[in-house]
Amino acid sequence: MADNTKQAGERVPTVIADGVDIVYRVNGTGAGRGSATAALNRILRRGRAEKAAGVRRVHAVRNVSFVAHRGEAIGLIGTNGSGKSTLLKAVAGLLPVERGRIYTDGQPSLLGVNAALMNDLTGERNVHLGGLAMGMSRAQIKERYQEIVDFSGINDKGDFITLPMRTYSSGMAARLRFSIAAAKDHDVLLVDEALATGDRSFQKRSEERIRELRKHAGTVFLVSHSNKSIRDTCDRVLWLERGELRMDGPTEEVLKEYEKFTAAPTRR
Ligand SMILES: Nc1ncnc2c1ncn2[C@@H]1O[C@H](COP(=O)(O)OP(=O)(O)OP(=O)(O)O)[C@@H](O)[C@H]1O
Repeated sequence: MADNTKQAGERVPTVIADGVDIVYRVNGTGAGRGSATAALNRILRRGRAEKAAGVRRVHAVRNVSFVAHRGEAIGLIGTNGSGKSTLLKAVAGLLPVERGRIYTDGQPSLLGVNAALMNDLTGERNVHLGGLAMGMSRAQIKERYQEIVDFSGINDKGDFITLPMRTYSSGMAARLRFSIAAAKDHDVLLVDEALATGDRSFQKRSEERIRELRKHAGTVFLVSHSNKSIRDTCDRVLWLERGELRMDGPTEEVLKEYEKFTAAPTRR
């Protein structure tokens, strides 16, 4: 009998989100906020009466389901506060889900503008530490070091790589973060607005690198407010609005609807 589950060219799932809800809890919104009694109350009443204890719930993602496959580059779009970064963090395993499940193949890496590099250490040290944190060996880092520095362009205007990160402009720091993260072939790479921070020529290089990463069989998620970046990089788009998945489909189809939505004067 034919085995229908293993056809040639079968698409391999890398991330599965199944009915995902994500809720933030914000402390200190009730009466007596910040006081020791309020804090004690929160501990004692935990779970039973969050509201009475001054805990506000922010329901950031609601019942979102999708399946991402190997080789796909998926854009996440939506107006401010629609839940894009929250969803990305949950896929990276940095936020718990309230309901539903997220399954991933391999360890997803979140590459955000806020990725933790040490401000007091030099760019050079950060390249080494960042590489180690991603699971690269010392030998691998040594081998890739020059490539990372060249890609970042940090040394184009002088020997900045041997200066502490705090002396870098925000664009330079973002470029170094992206370069470190992009040095490794990731199973699932999550990019949050990183492309928007560099200048145009760096954005071009990053887009190229994302395309390369895709070729190496990974899956890339890109959160961006630049429809152009999404068009240039992604073949599929998830559109979130108020935490709900409004559309999931080919880039052009989804962007067409999204552009109509954002152009309308009374969209909320
Ligand atoms: N740490 C937090 N605590 C409480 N609420 C939060 C927290 N982070 C985000 N939120 C809320 O969750 C919702 C979704 O935020 P999120 O940052 O995921 O949106 P976004 O689509 O990435 O927005 P933007 O395009 O502005 O970056 C918003 O209502 C926001 O206020």
